[in-house]
Amino acid sequence: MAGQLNPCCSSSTSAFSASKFQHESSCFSNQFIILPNKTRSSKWVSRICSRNYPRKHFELKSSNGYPLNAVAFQNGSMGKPLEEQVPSSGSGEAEATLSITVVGASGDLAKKKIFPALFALFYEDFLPENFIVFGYARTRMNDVELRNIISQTLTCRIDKRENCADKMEQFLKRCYYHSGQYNSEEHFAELDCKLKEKEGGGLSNRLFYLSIPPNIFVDVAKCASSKASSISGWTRVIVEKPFGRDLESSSELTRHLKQYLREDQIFRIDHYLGKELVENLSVLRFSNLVFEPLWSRNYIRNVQFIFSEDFGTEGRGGYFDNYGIIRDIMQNHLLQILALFAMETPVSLDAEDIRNEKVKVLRSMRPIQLEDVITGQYKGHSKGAKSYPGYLDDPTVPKGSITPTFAAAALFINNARWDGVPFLMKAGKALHTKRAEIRVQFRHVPGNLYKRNFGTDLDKATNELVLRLQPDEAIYLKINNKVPGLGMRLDRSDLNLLYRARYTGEIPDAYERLLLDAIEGERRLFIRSDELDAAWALFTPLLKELEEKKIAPELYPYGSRGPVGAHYLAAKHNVRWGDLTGED
Ligand SMILES: NC(=O)C1=CN([C@@H]2O[C@H](COP(=O)(O)OP(=O)(O)OC[C@H]3O[C@@H](n4cnc5c(N)ncnc54)[C@H](OP(=O)(O)O)[C@@H]3O)[C@@H](O)[C@H]2O)C=CC1
Ligand SMILES: O=C1O[C@H](COP(=O)(O)O)[C@@H](O)[C@H](O)[C@H]1O
Repeated sequence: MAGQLNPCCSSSTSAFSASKFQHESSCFSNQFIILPNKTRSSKWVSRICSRNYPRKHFELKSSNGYPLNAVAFQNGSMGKPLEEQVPSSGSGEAEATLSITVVGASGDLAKKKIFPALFALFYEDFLPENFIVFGYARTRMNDVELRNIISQTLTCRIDKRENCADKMEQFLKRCYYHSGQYNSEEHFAELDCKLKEKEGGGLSNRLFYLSIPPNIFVDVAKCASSKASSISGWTRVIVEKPFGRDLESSSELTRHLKQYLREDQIFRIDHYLGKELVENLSVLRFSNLVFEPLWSRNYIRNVQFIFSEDFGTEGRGGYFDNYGIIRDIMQNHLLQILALFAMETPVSLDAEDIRNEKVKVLRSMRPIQLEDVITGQYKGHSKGAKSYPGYLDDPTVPKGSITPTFAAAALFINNARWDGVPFLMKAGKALHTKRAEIRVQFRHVPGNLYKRNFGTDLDKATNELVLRLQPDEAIYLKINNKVPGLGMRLDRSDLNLLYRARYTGEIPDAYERLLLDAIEGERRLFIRSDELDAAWALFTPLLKELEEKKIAPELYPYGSRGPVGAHYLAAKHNVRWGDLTGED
C-alpha cells in the first residue's frame, strides 16, 4: 500500500510520502546513541530510550510490545484481538505517520490544553517526523479557521522563544479540520479519506482524543472504530473524564466502549497523574532510603490530599452541578494520588504491575462512612467594593441546588501497612487560595529528649513532608532545628526543594506528558477499567446516601478557608490540616 493514493478522496496530493527507515537507534544503559537519522526527531527516539520504564533496549517499542514504528495488520477494524495482529519486522519498512484527531476540537479543553500540548511536544521535538493533527467537531469551519483559533492559545516555552514563530507556522501547517456529526459513520468515513490523503497512503498510527461531553463517547468510539481506524498501524482512543457518575453508569460506559475498542486501545485520562510531582511521588518513595522504610503506619500518623481553587464554577456550573466536587476531584484526581501513595511496591515499573498494585489498595479501602464526610457550598461574599457570587448565583446552576462545591473526608485502608491511619481528603472551589498538595504527618519521636523544648503541643513538633503539586512545585520536609546561639531553643524549619530554584527548565504541562505516553503506548498513567470500577465502588454508596438523604452542604463564603466542619472532622481523627496551621 505504501505510496498508493487514496481512491476515496477527490484530491490526490499527499502531504507526506512514506519514507524508508533511514536510521537505527540504540539505547545502552543510560546512554543512547542515535545513528544518522533524517526522518525522525532525535528526542522522539531518545525519550523512549532514556525513560526508566521497562522498554526493550535497542528498539522502539510500545508497551504492548510492538515496535512503535512497525505495522500491525488489523484487517481494517479496531476490534481485532491483539494476538491476531501480526507485527511486521525488520528494516526496509516505511516509517508510519502519526495522525492525531481531536474530536470536539471547537471546545474549551481542546483550545486550552490539547492543541497547546501538541504544539509543545512538536516544539520540543518529541513528535515523530511525520505527524498530522485533525480537528473534528460539528462547528463548520475550514483548516485556516481552525489554525486561526488554535494559534491564539499556542505558546512557546519561556526559555526558548527564538524559533517560536517559525515553529508555530510549521505546526499549524500540519493541522487540518473536518466538520461532522459525532454519530455519523458517513462523516467519519470522510474523515478517514482525508486522513489517508494526508498520510500519503503509507503506514499510519492513529490517536483519537475524545474531548467531548461523555454522552457522545460511545457514538464516536463506534464511528471512529468502524470507519476511521488505521488499517496498517495501531489505533488508540484517549477518553476524558467524567467516566460515568457512579459505579453503574461507569460500568455501562466501559461495556459500551468495549464493544468497539479493546481495553488496550482505551486511554482513560486523569490529568493529575500527568503532573510532575505526582510522577515524582514513586521516585521519592521508592528510591530514597530516608523515606521508603518509613512508608507505613509505624511512622506515618496521617496523610492529607488537599485541592483548592480560588475561583468558583464560573461558566461550568451546568456541568458541575450534575457531578459535584466529590465526583469532580475526589473520586478521580485525589483517589488516584492516594492509590499511588499507598500501594505496595510493584513488581516492576511496568504499567500493569503498577496498576495491579493500585487496584489492590483501592479494593482494600474501608467503605466511606457518612459521618466521616462533610460537604460545603460557597455563598456570595463582599470584600470592600468587590463582591463575589455564590454558587447559586451562577445562572447555569439550578435554583436551590445542594450540590457540594467543597468536601472533606476521612478514608482508611484495611491492610497491614495502613491499618488505622487516616487518609484525609479535602477539595473545594472558591476558597482563599489555589493549591494542590500531599501532606504526610509523621508520628512523634518516641522518648524525645527535647520534649520539654516543644511546650505542651507535641503534635506541632512532628515531621511533615509536603509535596506541593501546584502552584510553584516543591517538596519540603518540616524538621525541628536548633536556633543558632548559646541557648537551646528549637524551631521548625524546612528542608526545601523548590523546583524553580533547583531546576531551570519549565515544567511540562500534564497534558504533554499524557499525550506523549499515549502516543508511545505507555499506559502507566492511564486508568484501567478495574481501577475505575474500584474507585467508583468506593464512592458510589456515599454519593447515593448523600443524595438520598438530601444532605445540605454547610455554606462558606467565597474566598474563605471553607466550612468549619472540616476542622471538626479532622479533629475527630486527631488530625490538624497541615495547610491551615499558618506555618506556610
Ligand atoms: N474544560 C476543561 O477544563 C475540562 C474538561 N474535561 C472534560 O473534557 C471534555 C471536553 O471538555 P470541554 O472542551 O470543556 O467541553 P465542551 O463543552 O467545550 O465541548 C467540546 C465540544 O463538544 C461539542 N459539544 C458540546 N456539547 C455537546 C452536546 N451536548 N452534544 C454534542 N456535542 C457537544 C461542541 O462542539 P461542536 O458543537 O462544534 O460539535 C464543543 O465544542 C468533557 O468530557 C469534559 O468533562 C475534563 C477536565 C477539564
Ligand atoms: O478535572 C478538573 O480539574 C480542574 C483543575 O485542574 P488543574 O490542573 O487546573 O488543577 C478543575 O478546575 C475542574 O473542575 C475539574 O473538572
